[in-house]
Amino acid sequence: MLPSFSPAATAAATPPPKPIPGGYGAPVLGPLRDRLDYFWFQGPEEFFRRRAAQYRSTVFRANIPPTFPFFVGVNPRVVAIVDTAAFTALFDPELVDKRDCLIGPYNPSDSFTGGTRVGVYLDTEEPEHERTKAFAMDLLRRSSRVWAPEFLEGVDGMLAAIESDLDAGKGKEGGASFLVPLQKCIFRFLCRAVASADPAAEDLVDRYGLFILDVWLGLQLVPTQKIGAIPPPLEELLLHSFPFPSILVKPGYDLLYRFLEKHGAESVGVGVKDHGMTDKDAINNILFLLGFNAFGGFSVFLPFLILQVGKDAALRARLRDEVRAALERHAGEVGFASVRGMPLVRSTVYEVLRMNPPVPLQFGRARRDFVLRSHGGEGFSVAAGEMLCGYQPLAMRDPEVFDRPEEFVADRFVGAEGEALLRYVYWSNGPETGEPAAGNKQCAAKEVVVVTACMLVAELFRRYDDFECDGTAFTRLQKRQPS
Ligand code: HEM
Repeated sequence: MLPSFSPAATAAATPPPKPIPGGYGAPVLGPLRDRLDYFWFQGPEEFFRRRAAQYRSTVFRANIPPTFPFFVGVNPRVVAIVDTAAFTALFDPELVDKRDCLIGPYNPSDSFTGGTRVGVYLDTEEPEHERTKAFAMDLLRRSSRVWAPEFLEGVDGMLAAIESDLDAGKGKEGGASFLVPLQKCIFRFLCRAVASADPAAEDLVDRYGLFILDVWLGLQLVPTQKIGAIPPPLEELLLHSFPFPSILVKPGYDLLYRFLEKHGAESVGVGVKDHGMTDKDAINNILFLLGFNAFGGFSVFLPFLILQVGKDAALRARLRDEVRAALERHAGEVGFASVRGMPLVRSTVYEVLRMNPPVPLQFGRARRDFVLRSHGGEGFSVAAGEMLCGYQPLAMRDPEVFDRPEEFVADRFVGAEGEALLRYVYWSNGPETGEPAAGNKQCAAKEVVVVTACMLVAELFRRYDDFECDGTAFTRLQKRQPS
């Protein structure tokens, strides 16, 4: 089903705009109630679902945490968006200002990034945005020659570690956890491919680098995330009530900074010589790209992919057949070229990104008054300065666009009709049919993220006839038998 919809903002189209339903409640109490609903009583998905149902609208007002008491100057009021049509406003640089709102109204201090306001926090109207985006895209272009071999070498190490854990009976019925081996793989391959710096050159970085990044990410993100590892009252008190200081992770950040300065000199030089950056800004931008965008993104996304494939035996059989047939045409080699001939693998990857968008929330501040258009031309008046907050997990299950929206349909994006749906897949902060550019805020690595995920699936089926997962552990890896 492919309805046509107007862009999120149209000049003088169709019905007159309506006021946005919902509200912010009384000062202090309203934000506090929404915060408790979001983290404790409902959880993020239910929080958006209930309000959309209550107001019978996919655009509504709500408060987004963190708030009260120690997030001084953080305005929690947002216009929430949970449909694919209105969501497109967030991708339009003429409508929204993306300055300092990567994770919402709360903006972690730039002391987490060595004092540099890195590219992802910059708006397209800031000249530095063009510079840092071009730098990121340049690094990606340069890495394309080594990306696939480095990734596959990392996967090889990861699977060897998991196989040996399984053989040793570690975890017994629980199987062998893939979380740490996967993060090791991601960390090493990204350092080598993106920053041309090999962690093996520094023992401390090689051993602890990924854990430093986990802590660094955690301290920035925890105030905005539901964790669920400790009782909710404690979580509210200890994790969601105040920003964490960067000093807690400064020694680790400095270690990674010095590592890049010394071993990633080639990539730093690209920033300095070709893009006119200072050494410091180039290094802080590489660290953010590598640690937040890439390491953070893959650490969330690839487990979802493994889990989804690992729990569906019928899908695995179809994927294995497709992978093996495509590899036969490419001398058995997994790489950028061979995964191009695997439409079901690619569609499965897109479907995982649709069902579990790794970055669930997108934010942008209205540059001017405009009419936000939803499906059927329904319009809402947005005032300059208001914060838009798109919740992807619901927008990506928009029944106006996707048949059986709540179901995982692995071949949803196969064939001409399936591919036409890609313009509604927004995981990269833009439609899957869009192109990242200096003038927009779409993920610089949009294409290579999908290809990397396809390579992971292909490599699993190149090596194994079958495998199974339980939670975040492999419980069975059945080695390929000669056919
Ligand atoms: C699964 C992995 C990834 C996911 C889910 C992801 C997702 C995203 C999203 C949602 C944004 C937009 C954030 C916003 O402004 O609201 C973004 C921006 C960006 N991503 Fe990715 N990303 C991933 C991997 C990568 C990798 C591997 C790189 C590069 C090595 C990268 C580089 C960037 C850059 C440079 C931006 C900023 C774009 C700009 O400021 O215009 N990302 N990414």
